Amino acid sequence: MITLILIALIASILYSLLIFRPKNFPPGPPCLPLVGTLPFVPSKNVHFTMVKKWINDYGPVVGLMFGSHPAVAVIGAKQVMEVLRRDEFQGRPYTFNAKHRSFNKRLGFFFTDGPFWQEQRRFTLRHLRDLGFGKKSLEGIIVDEAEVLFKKLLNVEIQETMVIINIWSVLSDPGHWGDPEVFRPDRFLDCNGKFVKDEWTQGSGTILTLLSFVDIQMYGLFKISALNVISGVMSGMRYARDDEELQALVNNLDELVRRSFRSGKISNIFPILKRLFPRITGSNEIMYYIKNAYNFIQRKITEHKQVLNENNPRDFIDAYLIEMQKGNSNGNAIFTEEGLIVTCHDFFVAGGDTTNNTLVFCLLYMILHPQVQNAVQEELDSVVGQDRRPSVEDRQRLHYVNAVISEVMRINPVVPLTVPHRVTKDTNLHGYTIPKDTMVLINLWSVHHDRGHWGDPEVFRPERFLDENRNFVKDEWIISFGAGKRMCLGEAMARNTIFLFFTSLLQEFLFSLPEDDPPPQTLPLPGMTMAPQPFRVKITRRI
Ligand code: HEM
Repeated sequence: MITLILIALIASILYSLLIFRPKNFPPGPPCLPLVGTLPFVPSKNVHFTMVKKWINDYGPVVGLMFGSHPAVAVIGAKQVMEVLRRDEFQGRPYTFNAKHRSFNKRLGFFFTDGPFWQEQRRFTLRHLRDLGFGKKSLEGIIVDEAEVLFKKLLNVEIQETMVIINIWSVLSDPGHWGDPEVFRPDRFLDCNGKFVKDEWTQGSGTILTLLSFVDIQMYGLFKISALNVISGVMSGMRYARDDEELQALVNNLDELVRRSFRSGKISNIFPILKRLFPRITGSNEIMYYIKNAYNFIQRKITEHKQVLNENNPRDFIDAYLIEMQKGNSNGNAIFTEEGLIVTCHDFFVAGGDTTNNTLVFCLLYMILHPQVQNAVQEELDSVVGQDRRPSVEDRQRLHYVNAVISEVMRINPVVPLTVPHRVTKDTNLHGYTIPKDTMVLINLWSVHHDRGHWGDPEVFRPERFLDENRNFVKDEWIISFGAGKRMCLGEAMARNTIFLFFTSLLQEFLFSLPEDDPPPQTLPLPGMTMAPQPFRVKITRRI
């Protein structure tokens, strides 16, 4: 009898370790006991694997098992457009990490759905619109940030030009400069790439008339600017580029975005591993970065609470705090301080990296395609000229610029798999049964690289967005910001930031490859978003 009970017990444990695909589930990679299809899901650039292999092996809807959790990958334009529009595909998974990161509640945008998410989204869109999100008043913030970035670039340039001038004067001192005859702007940067003033360069004049240049590391050049624009709208605060608090936020968000995909893959499925082996899953580090960013946001909220004027909301945090007070007085606590922290965090995570990466990709393609850069500058010179900076109003007249930005966003969509979706009820797709709560990975990259639609998707060719009169023509197959109800909340802001930074930079500077540097790779770094690999660029001032 005891033997029988033991056998039954072992059999039931073994059975629970075996993982079965749900009935009529889409085909997919082999499914192993305990881990499901996980070993066959690459941690790096999985969107490529989906397009290069899975769609041929299994079709446009691929069944995956993350441990015992079903998931589907949706590849190809028809199916992608369909799931982005069908209501039951608009949920968000509530994973272990999601719960852990947001005070064990469903808060913010990335991991909420249903009435809570709808109310947050409606409120946020309304107030961001009132605060000038995507409108002219935001333009001022973006233009200021672009000017600050210019000053950083020019500061390095000016100081280096002074050294060149000093070579011809008694101030030239090999003891101080080491190699005063060499043009080496990075002598004015510290180990973090931050500009450091050198008192030995005092006293030279007329330097701005000289043509000079600087080599600079591109990875992350726009992160501070992008976060400052978001912070300006969220909290009314913008920071100096070398502000330590902001630098720390940038680093925290960067680490979070690069590490999340791998860590999430393991610890969402086996939460126990997260507790037993936090080092292997990387979950301690992830929480460390999240908490640092939360502390930053919490400090801003506390400052806002001290001077809150209910009749005069200055920014998003004020508007949210006022809504919180209303909710608390009528017993509806949907707006909470924890919710505000997670919402602001979602904005920083969603907006900083994506905007930066798109801008860096824009410059990367400019140095790989100098003739495209020339054409952009010719158009800028003829439409905007040199006497003023480009403005959002110029957008409709800058046809080639629009084509170039669209082509960069097409060839390298920085969020290639959207934020994961969840199926909110049992449903069907492409003839298969998709059970409620299945996670959905939607491959936007596959739409941007559909050979049938684009002809030569791997080729960088902005002209594909121009008609026979060289007017810009929008293409509905560009879905870098997603589509449907879950579409990016920050689209207007991101588009304006990218347009104004890109055009102002190209109006002022020529970007090229430093001598002896190999051409930069277009293959992205792994992570939740596509980031360009680090590369250097030579920046020449256009006179
Ligand atoms: C080039 C820049 C950007 C790109 C390419 C981008 C792209 C995307 C994509 C693809 C999604 C997911 C859509 C889905 O899950 O179906 C998304 C969601 C989101 N984005 Fe962006 N984004 C950018 C910038 C921004 C900015 C600047 C902000 C805010 C400051 C922002 C805020 C959000 C939020 C809050 C969501 C979640 C929306 C929801 O779940 O309801 N994004 N974005």
